[in-house]
Amino acid sequence: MKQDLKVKQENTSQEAKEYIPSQIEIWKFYWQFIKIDWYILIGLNCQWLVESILHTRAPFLLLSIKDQLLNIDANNYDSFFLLVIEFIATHIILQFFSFIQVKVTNRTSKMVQQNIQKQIIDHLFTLDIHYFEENKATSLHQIIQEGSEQIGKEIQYGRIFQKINQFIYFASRAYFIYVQNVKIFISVAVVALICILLQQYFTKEKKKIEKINNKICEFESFALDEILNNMMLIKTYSKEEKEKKNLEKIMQKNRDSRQQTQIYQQITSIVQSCSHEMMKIAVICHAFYYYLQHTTTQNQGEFNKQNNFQQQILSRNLGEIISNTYCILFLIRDLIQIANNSTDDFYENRKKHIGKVMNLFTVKSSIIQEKIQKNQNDELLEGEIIFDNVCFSYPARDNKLTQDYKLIQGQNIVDQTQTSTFNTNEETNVNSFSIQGVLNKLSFKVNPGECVGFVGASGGGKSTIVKLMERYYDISKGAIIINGKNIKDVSLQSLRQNIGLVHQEPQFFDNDIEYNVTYSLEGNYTQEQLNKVLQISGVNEFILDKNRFPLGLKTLIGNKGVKLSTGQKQRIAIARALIIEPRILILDEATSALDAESENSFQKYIEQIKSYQKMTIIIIAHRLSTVLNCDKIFVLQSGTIIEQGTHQNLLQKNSIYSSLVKCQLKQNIQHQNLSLEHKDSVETNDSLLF
Ligand SMILES: Nc1ncnc2c1ncn2[C@@H]1O[C@H](COP(=O)(O)OP(=O)(O)OP(=O)(O)O)[C@@H](O)[C@H]1O
Repeated sequence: MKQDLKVKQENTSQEAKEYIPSQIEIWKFYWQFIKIDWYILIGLNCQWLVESILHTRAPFLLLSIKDQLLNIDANNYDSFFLLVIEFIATHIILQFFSFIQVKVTNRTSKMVQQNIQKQIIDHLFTLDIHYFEENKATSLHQIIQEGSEQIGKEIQYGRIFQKINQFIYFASRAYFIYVQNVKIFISVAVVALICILLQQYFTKEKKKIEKINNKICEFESFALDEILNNMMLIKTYSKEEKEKKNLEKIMQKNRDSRQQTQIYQQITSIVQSCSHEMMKIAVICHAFYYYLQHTTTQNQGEFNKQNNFQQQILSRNLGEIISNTYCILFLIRDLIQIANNSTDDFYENRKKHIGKVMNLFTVKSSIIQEKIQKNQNDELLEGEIIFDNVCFSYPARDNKLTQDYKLIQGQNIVDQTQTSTFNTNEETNVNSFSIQGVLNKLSFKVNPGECVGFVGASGGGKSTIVKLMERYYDISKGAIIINGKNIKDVSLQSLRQNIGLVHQEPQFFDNDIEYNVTYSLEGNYTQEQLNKVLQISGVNEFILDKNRFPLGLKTLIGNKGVKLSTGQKQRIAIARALIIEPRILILDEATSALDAESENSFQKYIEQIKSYQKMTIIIIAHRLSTVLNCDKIFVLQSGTIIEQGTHQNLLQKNSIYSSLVKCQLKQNIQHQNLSLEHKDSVETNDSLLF
């Protein structure tokens, strides 16, 4: 295991470093992105500043009081009382400040955290859909939770000012000891320096192990995420044991690495506590030395004024010197950190979390909307669609975690970086590469009110067309024109509000059917409107079944609509798309389960949808029977249209489409156990396609 860890350690050192922003970068980021309540911040820092000045003065004040007390007479009563009053006032103010600090920081800490969380979430909503496709929900969740908490704390405790105040405090204590006795100061400082260097060494070692530990923790949450999301798949293939073993392997590594970290942690804490004690011993040794010297000189009859003075000081202030010695330790630690330009462990961890949030804020939507005027937002589209020489490639991300995870599982991995051309995308801070031309000079036209179908082999780019129409991505060349306008000149809201999109695997909220159908209208709909779409989409057919849906529309559908069949889900998704009265309706494999349920009724169904209102309908389907009656059918291959026309026209051409039809027919025949004689009747008997 040790060897394993060593290998991993080497791997880690080769990896790109985790982003740890500098303090200046953090402050720049706050200034640009985070709305901070500067009044609270300035108020708190002023308070800290006053507090540290008072703390600095306090030991000297006490010393003056002691001195006065030893030499008190009628002449200095007034100044003695003034000093006492100042001393009491200082401590009352300090107590009051600490009370206020606890109250204010606790209250505002939560407020700041919530405010930052809101800003992170607001930013997430501005990002493109593919960002969410590429990032795991759990890691985003972690950024929101931990990131906001750490930024909240960082802002709340005003790190820089707090550090300055701390520095003043430690320096004042060190100066206090220096004034009392230079030799004690030097010996304590030497002990502190040795201890700090030892501590630094062990902390460095601990950090190395912690780095590996963090990586393994990441794998652990990655693995858990994968397992929880694919539980059905794992159970289907009875791979519970395999996954358990994988997880156990990662957990074991995690445990080992944690143990190592703990050992280093223990050593550093031992060194730390020893250093306190050693410094105290140094002070006591000095005191003893002066005491001995004083007695010797007295015995010799030579009164040494200097030593007597030091002995007096020591006897009066020994307690305070001892209690303040550890300040020298912190002072030296801070000085070393400043010299090394490093931070303490705890703060580095905080910076990592802040760095993740900063990275998130550098990710910007690639959908540029600058040109759009406000008055164009309400413009309605008519439903004419033109794709003019459209070229497009997907930007893909670096899957470093997946590759490392495969390594830890002991699988062979192909280095994707070698098969693709990498370039550093400064804007998103990730390495990205482009998959070669998904759509290549794609051109087609759909007239308003037409119903068109897209067919073709898997991976031909059918769904990509839909994503581009919705502007989930922007095209690299050419233009997409809807109703005479380039979609880049139409607001996203207006564009998406006029397109009803039904995916093959629609998403649902864990709520009731009515909420999911009327989601986009936020309660602004009439019962009549709702009933109409429920009837057209066929939702009525199943919700009226009181045995299975006793609460009708108010029936809860469960997590991701788990309580519904695929066909039922598709019907609800169609109702949801229709209720916004779109100018364009896109059914992306959205009726596959529906077809199967009600075989020949599909065309009737489309007519029903058309009767709802005039709209352009785009049907993407593998099942050719679905597009049979379309006004136009486009056959797509490798991102270009290779054939277009009506079903009959295309069959007559006797090319790709007709071979697709024949192929599907053959499958259907095999599936239905029909005799091969039926094969020749393709052109006359279209019903076989169903
Ligand atoms: N998010 C993505 N990132 C990278 N590549 C993608 C992404 N989505 C699709 N692709 C690639 O783009 C190509 C076209 O995919 P698309 O989903 O448009 O095909 P399709 O014709 O709809 O396929 P199917 O009929 O199987 O649904 C495929 O080669 C696919 O690998």
